[in-house]
Amino acid sequence: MSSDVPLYDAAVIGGGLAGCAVLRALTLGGLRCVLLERGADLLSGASKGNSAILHTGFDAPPGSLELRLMQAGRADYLAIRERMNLPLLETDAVLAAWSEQELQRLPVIADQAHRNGVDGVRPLARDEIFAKAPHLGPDVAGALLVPGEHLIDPWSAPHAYALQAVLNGAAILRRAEVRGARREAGGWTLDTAAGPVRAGLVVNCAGNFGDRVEALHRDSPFTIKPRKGQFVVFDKTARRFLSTIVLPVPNERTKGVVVTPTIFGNVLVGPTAEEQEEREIGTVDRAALEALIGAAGRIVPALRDEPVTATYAGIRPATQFKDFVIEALPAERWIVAGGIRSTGLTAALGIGQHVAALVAEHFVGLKPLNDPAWPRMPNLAEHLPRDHQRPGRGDLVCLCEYVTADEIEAALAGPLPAGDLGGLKRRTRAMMGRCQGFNCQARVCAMAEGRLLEAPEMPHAA
Ligand SMILES: O=P(O)(O)OC[C@H](O)CO
Repeated sequence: MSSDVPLYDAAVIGGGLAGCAVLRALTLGGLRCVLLERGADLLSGASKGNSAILHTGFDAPPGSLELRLMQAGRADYLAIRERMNLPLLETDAVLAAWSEQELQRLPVIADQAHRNGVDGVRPLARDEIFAKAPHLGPDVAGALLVPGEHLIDPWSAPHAYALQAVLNGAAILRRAEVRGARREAGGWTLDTAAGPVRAGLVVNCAGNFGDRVEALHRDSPFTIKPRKGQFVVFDKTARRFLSTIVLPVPNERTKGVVVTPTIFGNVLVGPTAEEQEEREIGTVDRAALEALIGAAGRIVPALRDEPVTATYAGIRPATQFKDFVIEALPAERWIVAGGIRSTGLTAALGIGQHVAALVAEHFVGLKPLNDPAWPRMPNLAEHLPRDHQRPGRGDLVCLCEYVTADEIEAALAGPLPAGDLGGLKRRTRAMMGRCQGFNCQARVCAMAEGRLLEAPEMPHAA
C-alpha cells in the first residue's frame, strides 16, 4: 500500500453514541484517530432516535457489563456536562404498577436497585405518588420512586464528544462506509467509500451493522436482531401535565412504554419493542401509534386531549445476548463494541473509558493530552437560557422551536458541520416543532443548499 494512504493509530467504525465516545476517549488518550461513518452525518443510525433518558441502572442485570458502563457513563456525563454546556433535566422517575401482579414485582425491583448500588429507590405512598405525578391515572396500583433517572439532549451530548475529539486532532469521515478490511503488518487497511485508510487498531462501533463489520475479518460473535421502537411526541402544551418520568414495570426484553417529558419541552410516549429484519428503515404504523396514544391516555389521562406533534421510530441493535459485547482481540489488533442497545446513551462515556482501558492493556500505552480543548455546545433545552435570547442573535427562522438564522449558520459551519437535513435538525431543532417544518423548511433548505455532504469526506494524505 502506498505511503500516501493516511495512517492512524486507531480507526473507529461507526459514528453513533458509542463511536463518538470512543473517538473522544482515545483522542484524549493521545492517539491519532479517525472515525468512519457510513451516513451523511453522525447519529444517523441507531443513535438517531431514543427516549433521551440518563438512566441509573437500577433495573440492569446485577454484575453485567451494561450496568457497569451505564454507571460509569452516567457519572462521567455528570462530571463533564457543565464544562461542555450539556443540559440535564432532573426529573427522577416514578415506576408505576397498574395491576396486582405488577404490584408484586415492585419489591423485587427495589431490591435489584439496591443491589445495583442505586440509592433511594423506595415505595411511594398513594399521596406521595400524586404529589410527584399529580396527573397520573387514578387506577395506579402502586409505585416506586427512582431518584436520579433524568433527561438529557440525546444529540448535543454525542456531538460534544465527537467535537472534542476533532478539536484535539481526530478526523471524522462521513459517507465513508467500510467495505473491506485487510490485515497487514502493524494493523489494518480499511477499504472505505472514501478510499483506503490505514490504522494500527480498529474499533468496531457499527451499531446495527456491527455483525456485518465484524464479518469483514471473522465469524461475528453476535448477530444483530434489529428491534424497532416507535414513539409519539405530544405538543408542548402537554408538558404541564408531567414533571417526572413515568416508567412501567420492565420485563426481560424491554423497559416498556415510558411516558416522559423531554428536555425540549414536549411529552414523549414509547417505545414499542418490535423485532424486524430491516436494519435501517424504522417506519411508524397507525396501529402501534394508536396503541401508544391509548397507553399514554391511561397513564396520564389529560394526554387524551393533547395534540400530537410528531412520531418517529428508532432501531436498537439488539443481539442474542442481553449484555453488551465488548471484546479486545490483541492478536488481531481489533476491538468490538457490539449490541449497544437503548442504554447506550447513558453508557456511551463508560464505553469510551472501557475501550480506552482495553487499548492501554492490550495494544498501546495512552498518554493523556495535556490541557485538551473543550467545546461548549449550544443549549437547546427548554429550561435553560437559549442563545437566541441574547441580543443580536439574528432573525427567527423556525418559529416553533425559536431557532435563529445565526444558529442554523453555526450548525452549517465549523469543525463538525451538519452533513444532511437530519443532522441540521439534531443540531438546531429547526423543523422539529409543532409545524414539523411546514413554515421554515423552505428557508432552511435554501440556507443549506450546496452546503450538505453529497460525497464522501476524503482523508488527508499522511
Ligand atoms: O425497551 P428498552 O429496554 O430497549 O429501553 C428503551 C428505553 O427507552 C431506554 O431508555
